[in-house]
Amino acid sequence: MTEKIEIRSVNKVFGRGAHAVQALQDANLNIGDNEFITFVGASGCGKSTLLRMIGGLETPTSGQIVVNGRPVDGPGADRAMVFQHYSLYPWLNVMDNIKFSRRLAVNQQNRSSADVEHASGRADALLSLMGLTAAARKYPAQLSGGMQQRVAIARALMSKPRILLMDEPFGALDAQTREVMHDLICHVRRLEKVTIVFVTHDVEEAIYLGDRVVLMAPRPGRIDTLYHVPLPFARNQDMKLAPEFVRLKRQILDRIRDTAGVKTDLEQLQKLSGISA
Ligand SMILES: Nc1ncnc2c1ncn2[C@@H]1O[C@H](COP(=O)(O)OP(=O)(O)OP(=O)(O)O)[C@@H](O)[C@H]1O
Repeated sequence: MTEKIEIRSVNKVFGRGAHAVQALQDANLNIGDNEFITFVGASGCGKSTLLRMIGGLETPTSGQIVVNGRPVDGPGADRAMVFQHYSLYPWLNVMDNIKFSRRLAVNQQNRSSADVEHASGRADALLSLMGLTAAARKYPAQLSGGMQQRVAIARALMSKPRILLMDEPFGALDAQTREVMHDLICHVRRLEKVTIVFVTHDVEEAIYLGDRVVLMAPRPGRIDTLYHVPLPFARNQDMKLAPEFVRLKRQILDRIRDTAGVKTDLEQLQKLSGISA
């Protein structure tokens, strides 16, 4: 496996003294080129912090993140981020939203607008890839959540990043739309040959999408267990019913419960009402 991202003894502490929070403790992980890796874990275990550090939006307190052999010292065009909230520009139509980052780069670098025109071919290809061709002239307010997230993904892919960092990108979508998005993102990964680092709360989503699932644990935030997903490269929805899928899901859910260090809501309720869990 060629290493794309190397996370080396990374620690992250927010705040100081009595208010210090160890968001991440001694994280070590290698992510391969074109790998789809998913992160799950209880709330507050440092998933977003680690993703933001790979993206260069946060700096490790100690340790190092290396991408393609170069230490990360800030955001870069080789890494694009997609968040749960689409943050599209409401005054721009779909096509212009997708081309916006390229337009900005042209302005900043003082180059000619021919660059923007050159980008149109890429924008058209991405519209088609994301099933957005018919919606090219629509505005974000006219689109469903799923469609808006497709636009956000197309916009992230515009600069041909080699790494896509996704922080609960489908967290706000309904179950059916999520399934469609899962198959779409697998297709994007195959066509664009992009490495994907994906944070989610949803264990089923993590297994369905991932080549490997990284389970993180809280207080302090840390990498707990790595699971290889025993499914073929090309996924389909029926695989969610396969015994190996169900077994892995159970295993991961149990481990999340153990590492979270709190009883489940049901257990709490049973305790409160005097029934033993
Ligand atoms: N900017 C910040 N300032 C202070 N503390 C922070 C900051 N960002 C994150 N934290 C803390 O760091 C810890 C890890 O947060 P992080 O958001 O990375 O966890 P997470 O696993 O993504 O959580 P969730 O699943 O709830 O989104 C938490 O205790 C959080 O409160």
